[in-house]
Amino acid sequence: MAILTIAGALFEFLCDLIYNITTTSIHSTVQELVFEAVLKQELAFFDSRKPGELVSHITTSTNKMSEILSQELSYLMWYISRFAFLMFFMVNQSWKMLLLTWMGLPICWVIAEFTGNFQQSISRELQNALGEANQVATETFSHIKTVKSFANEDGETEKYRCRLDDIYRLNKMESGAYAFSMWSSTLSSLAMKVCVLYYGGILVTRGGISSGDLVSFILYELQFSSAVESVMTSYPKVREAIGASEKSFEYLDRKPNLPPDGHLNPQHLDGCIEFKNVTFSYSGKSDNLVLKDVSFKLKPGRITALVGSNSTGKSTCVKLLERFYQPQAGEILLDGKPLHHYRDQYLHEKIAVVSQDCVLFARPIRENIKYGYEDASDEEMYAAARLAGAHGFITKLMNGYDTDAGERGGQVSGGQKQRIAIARALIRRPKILILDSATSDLDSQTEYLVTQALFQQIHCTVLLISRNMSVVEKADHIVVLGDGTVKEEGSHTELMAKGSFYTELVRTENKSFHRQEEQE
Ligand SMILES: Nc1ncnc2c1ncn2[C@@H]1O[C@H](COP(=O)(O)OP(=O)(O)OP(=O)(O)O)[C@@H](O)[C@H]1O
Repeated sequence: MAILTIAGALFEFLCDLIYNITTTSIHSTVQELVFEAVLKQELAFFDSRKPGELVSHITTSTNKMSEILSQELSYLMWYISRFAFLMFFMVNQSWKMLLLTWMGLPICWVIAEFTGNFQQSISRELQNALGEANQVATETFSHIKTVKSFANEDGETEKYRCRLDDIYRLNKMESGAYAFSMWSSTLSSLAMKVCVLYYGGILVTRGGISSGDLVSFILYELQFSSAVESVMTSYPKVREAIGASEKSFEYLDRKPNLPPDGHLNPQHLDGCIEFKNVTFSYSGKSDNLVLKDVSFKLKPGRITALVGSNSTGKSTCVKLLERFYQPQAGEILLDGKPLHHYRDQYLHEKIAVVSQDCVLFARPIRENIKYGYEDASDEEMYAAARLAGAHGFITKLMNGYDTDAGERGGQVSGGQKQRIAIARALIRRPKILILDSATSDLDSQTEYLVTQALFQQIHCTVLLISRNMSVVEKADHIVVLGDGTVKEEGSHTELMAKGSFYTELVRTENKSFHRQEEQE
């Protein structure tokens, strides 16, 4: 007994250690795989899901799953192996009474399956509710300035409280289901014991078995019913873990709706881009087209401006160029070859985009400029910053390039943020530079200096989207978009001579606010 006790304790320690290490490692691996799987999805996937919900599904759901599995799965495995051993001893005592014991099992199974199903569906709903609550909190904190300036703290708290009420309601249902499963498992194991005692008593009176056999069987039966009770409690919990993990596995199994990565990785790239009869809609349906049969060309080393009024699809062209979405018809060619034939990594190395709502990370400015290009030297960083007109103000900051940009670049002004973002694009020495309203937050003097420096000193294909017509007129070629189609194209002088869409655009953009008011 002493040897068995020591050996048992030692094995239990080893088992617990190995089991816990294994479940912890499974937890981190699953979390990493889900994160990676989500990151690989196409942009349209993120359009229809909220960041707070995604974070909740990656963290809370996988935590819940491993928390339950690390306890309950081990119990389940432990009690199932106990079943097998007990069964062996019980059949030796009395196969008739074992049969009776077995007859009660389907009822226990039905109850466990019923509560398990219920727990699984509640758990699924609970994870969705947690995701929504998380989304409200994430959105509120990331837009805290807007919340405060509209004094809407109470509104956001109310919204969060509503989500918490949903969680509370679901938790109550889950607790009810758990209490029911506990009650039913205790009741069914009690009923099983009573039946066996009753039938065992009859067998002893008729001389079918000895009273000693009955006592031994009852002792096994007690252990057996406690194992049934534990399985009935653990099984619904395991189903709850399955419910919690459904979203994670949905993401893991989801194949990104992207064409397979291309193979082209040429040493030399001219940077000639051609939109050839491109038709596109975000919904994928033909009745909601953003671009209709759009064709234009960006000549290598030249500046092409894309202009048009609001919502004419300028930024959509940029998103298609970045391969965030796929056109429904037509194709985009880079140096004469379809864009999707190029390796994705290669494309993003060669094409740099600076957009109006550029985002900086809460890291030092140095790391922001070298983002995705960490091997760049400080000299390269200074050169890029000078070209973007950022070096001057960065060196005047208290910690220079080591100054933290703040959450979403909140510790620098809008114009400074844009110049840092331009430097981040230039440090990669792109072959194609896309400036999508990238200088909109700069004052006219700085905008003039930055664009002048950019146009004179960088020798790559530039796609310029700007509302400032005095910047646009410096472009070599101008494409005018209207209602998702190309209305006209040419140089500034040619288009002005035509006196059509472009002239009208220049006139409206240049018309001052006051003059407009006067005319009205
Ligand atoms: N992710 C998206 N999902 C669905 N529709 C979108 C999405 N992004 C843009 N759109 C729609 O596509 C149309 C064109 O938008 P886009 O941003 O390309 O216009 P734009 O010419 O760049 O406008 P602006 O000059 O105002 O920036 C708009 O009607 C817009 O509502």
